[in-house]
Amino acid sequence: MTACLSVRDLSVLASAKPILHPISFTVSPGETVAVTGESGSGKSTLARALMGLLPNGFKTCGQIIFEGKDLTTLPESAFRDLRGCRIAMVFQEPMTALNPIRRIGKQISDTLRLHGAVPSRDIAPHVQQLLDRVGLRRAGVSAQAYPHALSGGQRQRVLLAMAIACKPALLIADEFTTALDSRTQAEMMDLVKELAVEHEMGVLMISHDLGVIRRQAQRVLVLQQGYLVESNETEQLFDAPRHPYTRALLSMSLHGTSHPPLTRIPVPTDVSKGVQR
Ligand SMILES: Nc1ncnc2c1ncn2[C@@H]1O[C@H](COP(=O)(O)OP(=O)(O)OP(=O)(O)O)[C@@H](O)[C@H]1O
Repeated sequence: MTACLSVRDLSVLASAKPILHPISFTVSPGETVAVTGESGSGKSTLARALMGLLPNGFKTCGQIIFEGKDLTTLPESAFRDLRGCRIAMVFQEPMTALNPIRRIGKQISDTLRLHGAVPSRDIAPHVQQLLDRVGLRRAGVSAQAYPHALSGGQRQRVLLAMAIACKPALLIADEFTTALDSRTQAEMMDLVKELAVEHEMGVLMISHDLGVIRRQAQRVLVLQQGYLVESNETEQLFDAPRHPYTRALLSMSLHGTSHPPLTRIPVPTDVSKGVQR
């Protein structure tokens, strides 16, 4: 199957400091690939590079091939057309992404209008379909509701409705369910999984939570201080982790502590190209 995203030897520098060392991986349509690693390992930097949202002073090398284009060379105006439309992103904190004084139906229709996703006359029914698809209508939430009247899980569903409004080929979910209770988290994950298959959408899921990753992802990328130290099918990675850092992360997740401590695991100096799929 043709990959919807192909990252080739991507590295990121902040001024002269390497933040991400060359990393290569692909995401296929309908596939969920997880990115994990400790705080500061470069997960969000990777997500921001893919979205073209790196801070000023950051530089990328390598290629990000998406729908036949190399995003590292795309002008900002063309990136703006892709972002929120062909590549969507959902975050942990919905209130930073939602406008608190605008009804949720309006915010979803703004997204549809901005990207010209459906003809104007179809926008209102489309909003209803989206609210239905993410389970909000069933929960009695109408398009007229304001974000503050919703629970955390319901706000995440609004974000998801906005993210899938234009049927993106790639969804980047950065710690999307971290703040939710475990039942709501499981419901959201099931929904994202269903939508990925339904829309043949690749999902790049950034998470610290190995339980969530095991349940959700088909493949896992492990980052250690900006290096991709392991990339494997999820079951293989959990059953037979190859890298000491992956083993330490799994041990920490199981026992709440790491043996040996993560900081004592040497950072690879020989991984120059990242781990290929
Ligand atoms: N604006 C910046 N300028 C310089 N360095 C930065 C900047 N933003 C992040 N970094 C550095 O980049 C590295 C990776 O950070 P990043 O936020 O990508 O990690 P992360 O794995 O997403 O962490 P977390 O799980 O805490 O969000 C860290 O060493 C961080 O200090």
